[in-house]
Parts: sequence; structure tokens; C-alpha cells
Amino acid sequence: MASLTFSLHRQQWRALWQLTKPRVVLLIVFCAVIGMLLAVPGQPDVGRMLAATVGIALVAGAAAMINCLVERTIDARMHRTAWRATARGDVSPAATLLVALSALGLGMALLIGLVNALTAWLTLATFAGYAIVYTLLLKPNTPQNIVIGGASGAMPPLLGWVAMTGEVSAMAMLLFLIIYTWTPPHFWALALYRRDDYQRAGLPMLPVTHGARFTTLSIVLYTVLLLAVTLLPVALRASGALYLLAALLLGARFLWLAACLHRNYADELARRCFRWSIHYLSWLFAALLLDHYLFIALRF
Ligand code: HEM
Ligand SMILES: CC(C)=CCC/C(C)=C/CC/C(C)=C/COP(=O)(O)OP(=O)(O)O
Repeated sequence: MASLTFSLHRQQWRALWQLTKPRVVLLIVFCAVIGMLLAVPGQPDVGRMLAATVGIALVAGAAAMINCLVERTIDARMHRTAWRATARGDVSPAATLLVALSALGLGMALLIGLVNALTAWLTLATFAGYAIVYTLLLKPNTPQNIVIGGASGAMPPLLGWVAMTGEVSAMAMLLFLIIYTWTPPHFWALALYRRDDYQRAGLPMLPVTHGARFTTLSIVLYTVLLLAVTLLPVALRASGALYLLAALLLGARFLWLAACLHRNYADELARRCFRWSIHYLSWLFAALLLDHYLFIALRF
């Protein structure tokens, strides 16, 4: 086992790092950290926060590696993913599995030992939800794959919250709901301009099974739902005016792009919509945090 790990060259380690989908995991960790900071009114326990952040990042990276391992044949058929080391055969399935399981084990050990058991089990369930339920069962079988599987991707802020408090609160579930309703517009925008890839790979993504018009309409409807859901923290008096302004402005731009896409479809517009989905979520979560600190500063 050790000889296999140490016999990997530097280039293979770099390739394995890419399999962890680092930019996706970065945003996942960002949302988890904001969940942690929102959960505590004052100074957070920095040691616990660090352990939770590294633990969640390791398990998320491991989930992404398993996804690449399971999908290596499919990935080889798609332009977007054909470069992956698992698809090209640059790293062996055994090495990928070993590194992924090591990251999973290390992440779980950190969460169990230095955070709390509930966070550890919820993170493990999230891992299984993405690496097994979404990747093996949902993705190849139903166009609703990301609507159901999106529950895994939506977990990070809730995991962050539970890491600091040991319990699931209404606000933690609201943060989950925000990412859950954000996932369909995020993914379907990409699936639209990558539909030829998905068709070639034989994956039943919504633009392949139901066409562009139905998909753009679905994006508009989910974006309306998302805008409504993002107003709930204000309705529940958990967030204030700064967040409200950000949610309205960011949501209005998302909805505008979605409506343009539905009115007059173009691949370039779908690409812009996808890119905006990532900026949108980053700024929305940043606004939640700024608003939280502004509230604390004004109270004292
Ligand atoms: C089941 C849920 C999700 C699906 C199916 C999905 C799908 C995808 C796909 C296929 C890409 C690759 C785009 C490319 O490289 O061409 C992507 C990119 C990305 N996704 Fe998601 N995503 C999901 C959830 C999430 C979540 C929860 C986050 C973060 C909170 C996220 C953040 C990102 C980011 C930051 C990128 C850009 C990566 C880059 O530029 O390399 N995604 N997503
Ligand atoms: C423990 C924890 C927090 C886990 C998080 C799980 C996780 C990594 C969720 C992100 C979802 C994601 C990268 C989807 C990509 O879709 P895809 O797999 O269909 O994309 P692909 O075609 O690029 O492989």
C-alpha cells in the first residue's frame, strides 16, 4: 500500500490533485466556513473551525476523486472531461482509490476526533450521496439527477453550522435550501452549452432528454424559486438590510440572464449564466456574513 503511494511521480500527484475538482471544493469550503461563522454570535473556536474546514475539504475532495474514478469511461467520451488523468489512464484506478480513501479516512478522523460525531456522520452521508447515489444511480438514469443529487452539494453550510454548534437549526436548513435551489440553474446552464458532450456520453441530462426550451424554462422557474428562498433569512429576521439588498440585486441579475436565455437561446449566453451562478453564490454567502457582522457591530 505504502509502496504504491510513494511510487507516484510528482506529475501524477498533480493529476490526482486535479481530480479533487479543486475550484468546486474551494467554493464548497467557502460556504462551509460561512456556515461556521454564522452559527456563532461572537469569537469562534479557531481550532475546531480549522479541523472542520480541513476535514470537510478532504472528504469533498475524496468524493470528487471517486466520481472521476467511477466515470472514467464516460469522461473519456466528453471534450470537457477527456483530459482527466483517470480518463486518460495517466493514474491507475488502484492509486486513485487509495489516495481517495486515505483523504476520506483522514478527513473523517479529523471530524470525529476534533469536531463532533454528528458533523462526521453527516459529512460521510454527503460523501455517499455524491460519490455513490448521484454518480452511480442518479446521473446515468434520470434527468432529475441533479435535482435529487443536489442535496449533497447543498450540505456544506449545514455541515459548517453543525461543526460549531453540534445541532441542526432552522437557519442551517435555510442555507441548505439556498444551495439546493441554486443547483439546477447552475448545472442546467452548463448542460445546455455542453449538451453534445452529454449526448455523446449517453447521459440523460435535461437538455438532451427534454430539449433547450424546456430546460431554459426550468432554469427560469428555479431562479424565481431561488430568489424567493433567499428572502427567507430576512423574513425570519435572521438577516438584515445589507443582505436583503445583495439578495435582491444578485437575484435580479440571475433572473435577467435566465429570462434572456429563455427568450433567445445562445450557447454564449448559457455560458454567461453558468459563470454568473458561481459569482452569485460566492457573493450571496459573502453578503450573509457581512450582514451578520454588521448586525453584531451595531448591537454593541
Ligand atoms: C449536484 C450538484 C452539482 C452539479 C451537478 C454541478 C456540476 C458542475 C459541473 C459539471 C461543473 C464543471 C464545469 C466545467 O469544468 O466545465 C461545475 C463547475 C463548478 N461548480 Fe458545480 N455542480 C454542482 C454543485 C456545485 C456546488 C454545491 C458548488 C459549490 C458550492 C459548485 C461549484 C462549482 C464551481 C466553483 C465550478 C467551476 C469550476 C472550475 O471553474 O473549474 N457546484 N459544476
Ligand atoms: C463531503 C462533501 C461536502 C461533499 C461534497 C460533494 C461534492 C464534491 C459536490 C459537488 C458536486 C459536483 C462537483 C458536481 C459535479 O457534477 P458531475 O460530477 O456530474 O460533473 P463532472 O461531469 O464534471 O464529473
